[in-house]
Amino acid sequence: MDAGLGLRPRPGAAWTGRRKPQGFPPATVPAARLDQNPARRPLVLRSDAGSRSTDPIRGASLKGLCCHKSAGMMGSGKTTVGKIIAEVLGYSFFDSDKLVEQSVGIPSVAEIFQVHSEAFFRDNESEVLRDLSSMHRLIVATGGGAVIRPINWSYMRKGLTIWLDVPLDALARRIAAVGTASRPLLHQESGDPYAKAYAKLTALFEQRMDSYANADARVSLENIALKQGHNDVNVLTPSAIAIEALLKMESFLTEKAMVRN
Ligand SMILES: Nc1ncnc2c1ncn2[C@@H]1O[C@H](COP(=O)(O)OP(=O)(O)OP(=O)(O)O)[C@@H](O)[C@H]1O
Ligand SMILES: O=C(O)C1=C[C@@H](O)[C@@H](O)[C@H](O)C1
Ligand SMILES: [Mg+2]
Repeated sequence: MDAGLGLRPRPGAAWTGRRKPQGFPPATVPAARLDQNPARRPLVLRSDAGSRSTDPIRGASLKGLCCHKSAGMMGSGKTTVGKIIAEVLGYSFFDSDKLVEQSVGIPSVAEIFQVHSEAFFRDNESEVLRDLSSMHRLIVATGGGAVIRPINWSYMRKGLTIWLDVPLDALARRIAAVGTASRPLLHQESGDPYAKAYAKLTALFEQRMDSYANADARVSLENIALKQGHNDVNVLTPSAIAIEALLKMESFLTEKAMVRN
């Protein structure tokens, strides 16, 4: 990691990759798009015990963070939460699914799967991740299946990786609320959107859980709910999840620094 990087306002990430798809890098997240939850306000974070923790914007402990990749199942909130983290840190945000769409010139992942194949999509996803891996000060929401290719880990490891761990029931509810059409791996069978999303997500998670567990830090929605004194992961706001992710990033970097010293 680049130890010289601080958390000053975003100067914009520089493109150093081989290819430059149209519109890349995309516009960064519009300012002030955080949700209205009060959790957005406390940039001076406090632990459960109420003791003061490091301010993620000005705090020294996150210095050295160059980029962060959020991994997790489809619908886990990588894009939603990733944008918030980028805004808080003043980093650029990239969504690898969007970059593949731009680079292939096809407007949706579902269409890429249909016109070409999953393998074609995965090859392009790896290229995008490789290109992003040479950039600094950015947050990347990876595609949900990026973890399955070992080569992608060599790119993702250039930064800090976070696994957004969301119970399958909550994932299936979120996806059912918007339909499965945009998620080709969940759209193959007929039936009610919740049932087919839940069944397929269960099978995918079985195959992938060991890969997700390779992440540097795990953000468990069940644990956040417990910290808040309940067990309903469905009421957790993206901001609350982003704050937990920032705390996990901070802990990871602090532990790493302690090991080094
Ligand atoms: N904390 C949350 N509570 C409720 N709904 C959420 C939360 N976070 C995200 N969502 C919703 O869940 C859906 C999936 O979120 P998002 O697109 O961010 O997931 P993703 O991990 O990027 O998925 P994919 O891998 O398919 O790209 C969206 O409709 C989003 O609005
Ligand atoms: O989990 C997956 O395999 C996928 C997740 C999405 O982000 C897209 O990358 C695509 O729909 C495949
Ligand atoms: Mg996404």
